[in-house]
Amino acid sequence: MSIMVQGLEHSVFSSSSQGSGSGVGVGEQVRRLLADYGCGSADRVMWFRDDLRLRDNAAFEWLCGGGVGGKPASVVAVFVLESQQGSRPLGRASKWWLYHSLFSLTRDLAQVGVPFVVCAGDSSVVVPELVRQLGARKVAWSRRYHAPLCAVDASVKETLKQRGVVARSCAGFLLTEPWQVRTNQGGDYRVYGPFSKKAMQVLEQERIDAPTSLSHTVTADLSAVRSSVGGREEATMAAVDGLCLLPAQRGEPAWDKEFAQHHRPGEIGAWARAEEFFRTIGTRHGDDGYACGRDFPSKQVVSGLSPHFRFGEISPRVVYDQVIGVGGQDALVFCKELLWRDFAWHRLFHNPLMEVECIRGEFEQYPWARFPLELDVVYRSQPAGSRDEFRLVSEQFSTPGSDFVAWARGTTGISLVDAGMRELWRTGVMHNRVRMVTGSLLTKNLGIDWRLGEQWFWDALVDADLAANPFNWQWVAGCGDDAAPFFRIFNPDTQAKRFDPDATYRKEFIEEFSTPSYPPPLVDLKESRRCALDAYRSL
Ligand SMILES: Cc1cc2nc3c(=O)[nH]c(=O)nc-3n(C[C@H](O)[C@H](O)[C@H](O)COP(=O)(O)OP(=O)(O)OC[C@H]3O[C@@H](n4cnc5c(N)ncnc54)[C@H](O)[C@@H]3O)c2cc1C
Repeated sequence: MSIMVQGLEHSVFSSSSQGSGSGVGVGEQVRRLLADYGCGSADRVMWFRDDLRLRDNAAFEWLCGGGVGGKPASVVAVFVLESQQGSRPLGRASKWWLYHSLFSLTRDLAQVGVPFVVCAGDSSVVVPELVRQLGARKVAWSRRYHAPLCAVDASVKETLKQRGVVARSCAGFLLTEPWQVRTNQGGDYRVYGPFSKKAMQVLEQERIDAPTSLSHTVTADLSAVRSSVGGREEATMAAVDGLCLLPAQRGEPAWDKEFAQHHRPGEIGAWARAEEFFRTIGTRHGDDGYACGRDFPSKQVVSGLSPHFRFGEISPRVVYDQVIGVGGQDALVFCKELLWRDFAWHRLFHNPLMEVECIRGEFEQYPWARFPLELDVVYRSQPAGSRDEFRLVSEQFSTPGSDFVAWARGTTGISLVDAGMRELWRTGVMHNRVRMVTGSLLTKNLGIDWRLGEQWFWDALVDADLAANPFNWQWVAGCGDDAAPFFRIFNPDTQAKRFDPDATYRKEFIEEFSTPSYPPPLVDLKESRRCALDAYRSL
C-alpha cells in the first residue's frame, strides 16, 4: 500500500518485499522516494533506529570520520518504521514520542546538511535497496539485541557485504552489551546482584583501558560531512506525518492532549533533563536524595530519562559516567538502577520469548484470567469520573475483562492504583513504585494474566521498552528471573500510607479523591490475596 501524504506518496512501502499493492516494486518505490528528497547519490548511509541522536553516537561518528579522496563525505540518513514479521509494532504512546523525536532529529540533521529519508516498510529490503540506488560504499548503525531484530541486521549486513559495501555496527544503546557481562564460567547471569557487580567491573575496566574515548566531548566531525544534494527538511517532515504516528492522524480521541506539557522528545530535550538531574543528584541528600526519595511518587527526584534512553536520544554511558563522578550513595544507587535496564536486556538477549512466555515455566499453569484484549474498546471507554458510561462499555466484557478496564482506566476504587493508572493515561509515564503496585494488583488481587497488563503498558507508556517492560512484568508477577517472590503481594493501601503519606500524589491524579463520587474498592484486598496464595501453592 502506498499513501498520499502532502504530495509525498512514497514513504510507506508494502510490507511485502516484492512490491506495493499498486504493483510497483520496491526498487521503483525507493527510486521515487529518493527523487522526492532530491537525493542522487551519497558515499555513506547512516541507518538510525533506537539511537535518535548525533552526540556520542559511535556509528554516526565512524561514518562521518574522514572524507573520500580528500573531499568531504556525503552522507544520507535513513529511518525505517519497520513492519516486517518479528518486529513488535510500537504502542500508541511510543508512536507519539517517535513522531516528535523524528522531527527533532530532522532539524538537527538539516543543520549539518544531511538529508534524512524517512519511510515505513521491511527494512531488510528497503535499506539495501536505498544503499544500492545511492551508490553508497559505507553504512553504519547502532546494534540492537532482540533476536528477530538481530536477524534483520545480520541479513542486511550480509546483503551489503556481497555487494562490497562496508557495513559497521557499533554499541551505544546500553552500558554493557548482553554478551560482555559473563559469569566466571562464561555463562549469563540470572540474578541481578552479581550481574550488576560484574557489569560495574566491566565499565571500570573500559574506563581504565580507554579513558579518552569515554570523555563524551567527542561528537562527529560534522565539518567533514557535506551532503551532495542539500537537506530536504520539508520532505522528511511530510514523510514523518505520513507514518500516522499521532492519534489525531488516525481519528482517535485526543488522549495525548497533556503529553507535551510533560515531555520534550529529542536530543535537546534529553540533555535538558539530564543536566537538571546532574544538578539535583549532587545537591539533594538524605530523605530528599535519590536513594531514599526515589520511592516517593510525589517527590521529583527521579531522572525522568527513561523515554530518552528508550529512543536513544542520550547515551546511557554519558549519564552513568557523569553521575558516578558525583560520588556518594545517591549517585551509586542511581547507577545501579540504570544497570537494571542492562540486566533486562541481558535477560531478553538470552530469552527472546520473554514477552510471551513465563520464564519460570510452572507459572503457565497458574489460573490467571486470560481474554482477548481489545485495546480499542478500552480507549473508547470513558475516563475516570464518568461511571455510568464506563459501566456501559464494561458490560461488553466478562467479569475479568471489566475488571481489566477498571484497572486500565483507574477506576478500581483503590487510590494508589487509580492514581498511577491515571498518571499513565494522562502523561504516558508512571512512577516506578506505582508501576509495581498496579502490576501486583492486576496479577495477584484481580488474578489477570501479566501479559495483558504488559500489553496495556506497552501501548500506553512513552518509555515502553522491548526488554524492560516484559522483564518487570514478570518480576512483579513472580514468574521471571530474579523476580519478587510470589507471596510478597503488595498491599496498595499500606504502600500508599508509606510512600504517599499526605496523599499529594493521589490528589494530583484523582480529582474526586475522598469525595462520595469516588468508587468503592473493586476487590477485597485480603480475600483476593488469600485466593492468590492458595492458587500459587497449588502449582
Ligand atoms: C511493571 C513495570 C513495567 C515497566 N516498564 C518499563 C518500560 O517499559 N520501560 C522502562 O524504561 N522501564 C520500565 N520499568 C522500569 C521503571 O519503572 C522505569 O524505568 C522508571 O520508572 C523510569 O523513570 P526514571 O527514568 O525517572 O527512572 P530513574 O529512577 O531516574 O532511573 C534511571 C533509569 O534506570 C533505568 N531503570 C530504573 N529502574 C528500572 C527497572 N526496574 N528496570 C529497567 N530499567 C530501570 C531506566 O532506564 C531509568 O530511566 C517498568 C517497571 C515496572 C514495575
